[in-house]
Amino acid sequence: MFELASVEYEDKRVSEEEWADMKAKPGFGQLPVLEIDGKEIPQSRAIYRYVARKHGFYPSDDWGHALVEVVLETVRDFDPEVSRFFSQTDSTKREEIRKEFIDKGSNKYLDNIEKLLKNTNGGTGWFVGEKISLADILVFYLIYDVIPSLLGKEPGTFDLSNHELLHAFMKRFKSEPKISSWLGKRPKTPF
Ligand SMILES: N[C@@H](CCC(=O)N[C@@H](CS)C(=O)NCC(=O)O)C(=O)O
Repeated sequence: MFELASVEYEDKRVSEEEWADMKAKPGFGQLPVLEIDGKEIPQSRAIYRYVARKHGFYPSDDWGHALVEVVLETVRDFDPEVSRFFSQTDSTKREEIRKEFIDKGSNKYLDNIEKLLKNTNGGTGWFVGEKISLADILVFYLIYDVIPSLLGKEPGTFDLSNHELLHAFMKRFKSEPKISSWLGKRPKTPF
């Protein structure tokens, strides 16, 4: 959102050592944290909603706002899958979950997301209204980064051939100049 809105920011990733230090100090003991004017807030969802409100990634009307929330909550339906996978330490069981996810899990969730996309302009534009909102950003992040990481693949490699509208959406979003430039320059870290 900072990139899209041309807001100056520092994207601070931490090394293992810095992380240990941060956790030893008083504070939240979790990342991400957003620092603005010397004040800090934790919790990714609180952070992205705050930034979205501040920089115009929610529609100004209540109905549009609600529609964005619908998309965010539909994206969130993936969370149990993601937690189930990442909390599994046994590699054989992890592999089973991965396989199950590829075979059945992902389609149910992606079907629902695609239905929401179709509701606006037949799915040929953005999820809500006529401009990019937090809904588009979160769906892109889910499909571009989260799902491939679950499957042990590189970002942007998830096969969407069964979801034509979503496939076209991903291309459209990725070819936004500020997004493609960000993808080219962002630091390569696991999180
Ligand atoms: N609900 C929090 C979860 C944050 C979270 O669990 N972050 C991980 C890193 S991705 C963390 O800091 N874990 C604490 C730890 O490793 O001790 C959020 O969405 O921000």
